[in-house]
Amino acid sequence: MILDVKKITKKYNKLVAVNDISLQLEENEILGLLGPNGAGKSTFINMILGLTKVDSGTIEIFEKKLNRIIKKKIGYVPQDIAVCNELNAYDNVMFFGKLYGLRGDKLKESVKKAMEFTGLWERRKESPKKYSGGMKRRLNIACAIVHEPQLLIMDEPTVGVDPQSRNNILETIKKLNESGTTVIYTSHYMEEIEEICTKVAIIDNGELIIEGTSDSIKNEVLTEKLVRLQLEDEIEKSIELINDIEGVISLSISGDTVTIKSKKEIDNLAIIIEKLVKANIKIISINIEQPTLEAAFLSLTGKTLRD
Ligand SMILES: Nc1ncnc2c1ncn2[C@@H]1O[C@H](COP(=O)(O)OP(=O)(O)OP(=O)(O)O)[C@@H](O)[C@H]1O
Repeated sequence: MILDVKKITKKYNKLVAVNDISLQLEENEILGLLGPNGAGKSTFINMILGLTKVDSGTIEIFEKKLNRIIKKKIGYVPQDIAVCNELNAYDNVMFFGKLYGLRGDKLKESVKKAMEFTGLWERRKESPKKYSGGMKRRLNIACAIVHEPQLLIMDEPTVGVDPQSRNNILETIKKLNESGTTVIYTSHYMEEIEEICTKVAIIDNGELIIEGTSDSIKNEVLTEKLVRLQLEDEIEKSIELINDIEGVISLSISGDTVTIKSKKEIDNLAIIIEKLVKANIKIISINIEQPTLEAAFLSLTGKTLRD
């Protein structure tokens, strides 16, 4: 077990930023903490890191309370970029390596590895002042991984970055995970979380609403499925035909397209198509909407992530 959080709570005066959250994390997972602005994600990870005091509850990392030895096994990428503009990029990573006790050849090798990992080695001699926002974020990550932490905690590492840097950051996380690093990662970008996380925890208003794999959350929460049929004509007639088919919950029309909402567990698409074909109604296209974490979040909280 890498992380064992039991019933932690944090209040700022009357505001409950984190409310009674328990969460476990096994080795080699990528945990995505997903929630809208102000949900309590940063407060949660700051408590794990010992940066914010816990009001109640307990946290164990590597089966121990946080101490100096444990801290050396953790890497932290803060939400706000924390690099020094007076040093070039290479010296920034060097500085962090030294802070973690690396010296000599080991330090040089580790700095090179971290900068290659984040795609910055070729531009190591430049000042971070000359870097794009995305490159600064990657430098922030290089500083956090130079000591090869077993647990890497990242607070919204892809906020405001260009697509190229975002892909690089996601690839870096995947590669680190493949080489044995456990990762905790906060975001409100649903697609990223779906793409890279082995485990997802949805937080809203300081509470852990649901946790599991992306698929298990979608399966558990979403009880409906949507199919869109684009028809050549006879839309009204198609509604009459489909309305009574088993599993159909509701139908709506937009232009030449009928949207059919059905119960997830009932397989009725073949029957719908058969009925339309028999009635000589031509189907131009069929679109089956894939369930998303965004839809699961909406169903759980009644709001979108960007609300
Ligand atoms: N130091 C503080 N003092 C008072 N209130 C705080 C403090 N830090 C956070 N909060 C409040 O606690 C709540 C949770 O904030 P937190 O930063 O943990 O959310 P978040 O999910 O990380 O949001 P974001 O995605 O915007 O970073 C918010 O209402 C925030 O205003």
